[in-house]
Amino acid sequence: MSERISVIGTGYLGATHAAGMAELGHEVIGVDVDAEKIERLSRGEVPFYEPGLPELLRKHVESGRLRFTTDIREAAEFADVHFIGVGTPQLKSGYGADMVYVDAAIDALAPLLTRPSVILGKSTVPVGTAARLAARVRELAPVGDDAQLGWNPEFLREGFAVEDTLRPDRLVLGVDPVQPGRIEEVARRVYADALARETPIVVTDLATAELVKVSANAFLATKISFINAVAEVCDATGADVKDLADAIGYDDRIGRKFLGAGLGFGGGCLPKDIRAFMARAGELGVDQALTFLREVDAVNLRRRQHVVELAEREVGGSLVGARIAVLGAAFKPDSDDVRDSPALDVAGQLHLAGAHVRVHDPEGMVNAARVWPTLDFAESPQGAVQDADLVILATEWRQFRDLDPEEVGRLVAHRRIIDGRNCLPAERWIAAGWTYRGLGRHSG
Ligand SMILES: NC(=O)c1ccc[n+]([C@@H]2O[C@H](COP(=O)([O-])OP(=O)(O)OC[C@H]3O[C@@H](n4cnc5c(N)ncnc54)[C@H](O)[C@@H]3O)[C@@H](O)[C@H]2O)c1
Ligand SMILES: O=c1ccn([C@@H]2O[C@H](COP(=O)(O)OP(=O)(O)O[C@H]3O[C@H](CO)[C@@H](O)[C@H](O)[C@H]3O)[C@@H](O)[C@H]2O)c(=O)[nH]1
Repeated sequence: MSERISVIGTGYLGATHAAGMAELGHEVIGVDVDAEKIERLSRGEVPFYEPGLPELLRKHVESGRLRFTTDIREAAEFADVHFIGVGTPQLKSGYGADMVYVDAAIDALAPLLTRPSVILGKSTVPVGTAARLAARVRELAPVGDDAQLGWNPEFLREGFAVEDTLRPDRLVLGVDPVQPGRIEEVARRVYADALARETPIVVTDLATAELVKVSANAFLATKISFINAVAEVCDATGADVKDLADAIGYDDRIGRKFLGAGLGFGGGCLPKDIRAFMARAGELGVDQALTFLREVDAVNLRRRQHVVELAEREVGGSLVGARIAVLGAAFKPDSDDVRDSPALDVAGQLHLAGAHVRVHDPEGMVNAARVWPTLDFAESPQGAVQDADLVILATEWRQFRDLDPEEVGRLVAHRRIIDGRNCLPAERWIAAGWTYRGLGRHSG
């Protein structure tokens, strides 16, 4: 059955969710305060890089099943189900999440709700937010208790966002057990397609739903920092972290995923979510419960520093004047997102230390140049490595993994490479005369 849906906030999450909901057969309106973004989306253009999304969005904009507006009144008039997907970035003044966008979205929408409506929060928020917002909605909405709010956290990964939206591996729905209202019934209709495929759904209270999201990200971050901490020990002993990760990963209880040692995690989610989780635990008086996340964060940031120091050693002790090619600016492949990107951070630190840094990223250069306008950007990997004293692979795009060490070798001044993602076939590079440095790996 087709529902009338609005998605408020049309960034990485919201634009994908809006197109995904249209693909599932619903009538969708996307709302954002960014007029330029809305103009592009209305033309069927995706304002960021996400594989598969342009085709999906265009198809549904053209069919008329998906449209976009800056006017939230249109959304309130049109839709009965409203998803909230606005940003919750780290506060400038601390570790907590900045809730101004979520609060503004609710304060704009709720007073316009004149008929029974369900609001489903998708943004990642500190535990306790949903209960506060549910009360606020009841207070502001002309329909009062018939405007109901639940929390439906999102688990999509950038680069796989379409697939994760259309075929999630689980659904989580938080409802107020005292006033459950129609939320579950409406959510089950919206997600009928996934539920028909027996996708697991966990229906729980609001606080648990909020905590599921940050716990999942904290667990993933911890897994990455665990293997990176072990990589530090590998470096000190000559052991190989990749073989080690394979070996422990064969144990089903551990699993090989997210044991990729390297430059560590970045992006618009994992770093800020673990910090916001710690900040919230502090507010709740249980800060000790999550002090280990401080270490997770510290191990992660050390990776970037380690690569800068390794680069310094590789070029003979001083970065001043060294020509360094950084392959990668996005925080991960198949994304143009440079938020808290380890690759861009390393490039920026090398630049500040006096190196001549040239960066190439297949999709992330426009965003990267906004953050670091003084960096030098090349239009191709070949352009970036020309005459380089050192090459650093910082984001494991396929284009970089497939580079031919012989061909690249003819362009550089010195055949030295740091594989910041442990993703290159080391033997081939070593056989082609390169000094190869992995992170926590046997080095050539
Ligand atoms: N990016 C992801 O992969 C992902 C995955 C799961 C969860 N999340 C969570 O989803 C939320 C959004 O993340 P994102 O990466 O899409 O952020 P984003 O910055 O790409 O998008 C947020 C959008 O909200 C808009 N906005 C801000 N205030 C608004 C308002 N009052 N009304 C309407 N629109 C408004 C902004 O203009 C922007 O377009 C965050 O809480 C994030 O933690 C993100
Ligand atoms: O073994 C690994 C796996 C990942 N990473 C890094 O970790 C970061 C995050 O990667 P990933 O989790 O794939 O990307 P996101 O798109 O940020 O997705 C995470 O954050 C989203 C927003 O909350 C959640 O919805 C997703 O479930 C969660 O995986 C990236 O910098 C990766 O390079 C590693 O260093 N080693």
